[in-house]
Amino acid sequence: MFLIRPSTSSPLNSSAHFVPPRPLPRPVRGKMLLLRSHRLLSSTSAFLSSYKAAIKTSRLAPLGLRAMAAYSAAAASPSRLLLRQLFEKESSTYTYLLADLAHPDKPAVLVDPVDKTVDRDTNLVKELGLKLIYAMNTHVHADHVTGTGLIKKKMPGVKSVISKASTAQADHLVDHADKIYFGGLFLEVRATPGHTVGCVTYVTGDGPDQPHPRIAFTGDTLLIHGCGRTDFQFTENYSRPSQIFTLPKDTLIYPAHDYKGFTVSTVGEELLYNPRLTKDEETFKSIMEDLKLTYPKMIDIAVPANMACGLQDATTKS
Ligand SMILES: N[C@@H](CCC(=O)N[C@@H](CSS)C(=O)NCC(=O)O)C(=O)O
Repeated sequence: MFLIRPSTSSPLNSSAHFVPPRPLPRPVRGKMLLLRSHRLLSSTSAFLSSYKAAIKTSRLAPLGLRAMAAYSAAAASPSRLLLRQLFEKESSTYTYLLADLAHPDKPAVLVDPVDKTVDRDTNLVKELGLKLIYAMNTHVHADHVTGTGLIKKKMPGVKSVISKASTAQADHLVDHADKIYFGGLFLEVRATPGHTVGCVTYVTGDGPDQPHPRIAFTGDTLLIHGCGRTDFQFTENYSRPSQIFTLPKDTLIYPAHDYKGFTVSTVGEELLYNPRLTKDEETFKSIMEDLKLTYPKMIDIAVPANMACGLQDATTKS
């Protein structure tokens, strides 16, 4: 089990660290199991319940207005987790910015940043007064160059993160069940191979201080009502991804791409309506073989760059 505690000289010291994980349930062999438009903020259920109760008891608010007020209040509530879903339109990639607003440093992480939108993302980090500590990837992307290299140059102290199984380079190589802390919040690493062997899903923690419902950043493993292509590094046991499908049904699903206009789903929704991942392995394979997708335009540039995952200079020197 991989663990990192930043050294005392590390700028990350007070805000982030990896801790020894408790093992997550491994999926049964043969069943490899495995977030909202702008400004979704997770609220505590206590806040929501009390707010909804207040709205319900207001005799002045007509029904529609009551619903809208509850929605806006949730979105504007001073919750602990800050979450932004950001879109890069050329590759239809979602990047996620998360931060712990309850921590004095407001430590933040970026999941799946894209090189082309690094200025937008780092400006947002500064505008919101956050301290970016990790630039993380769910896998080695084939359709765009990760933003981790540029981010590390613009914001020294930021560390890149990717799974060990990806065989890519990064400052931190993580394993299944590792926990990645930013302030008092953390992301759990769940191995979800399928689209690539090193694909992982980052899931918000389980516990009273962690966001509820839980949130899964599924990369390309689970796209909303779809999944990542399997013609790069096909791995067995991709369908019915237990590391995602055994999460509570209200767990929010935020993927790395969307090509159809979706922004967020839930585990429950995907269990019912995902047209690929709900199938048995044989049916899944034949669906995937019939897709006949064209190769990503950027693949020859993106994969070598992403294998260095923000350590391009180190790679060139060695
Ligand atoms: N046309 C795009 C690539 C589109 C594509 O292949 N997307 C991948 C994820 S990025 S490698 C995928 O898995 N798609 C699944 C699907 O069902 O579309 C380009 O040229 O970059």
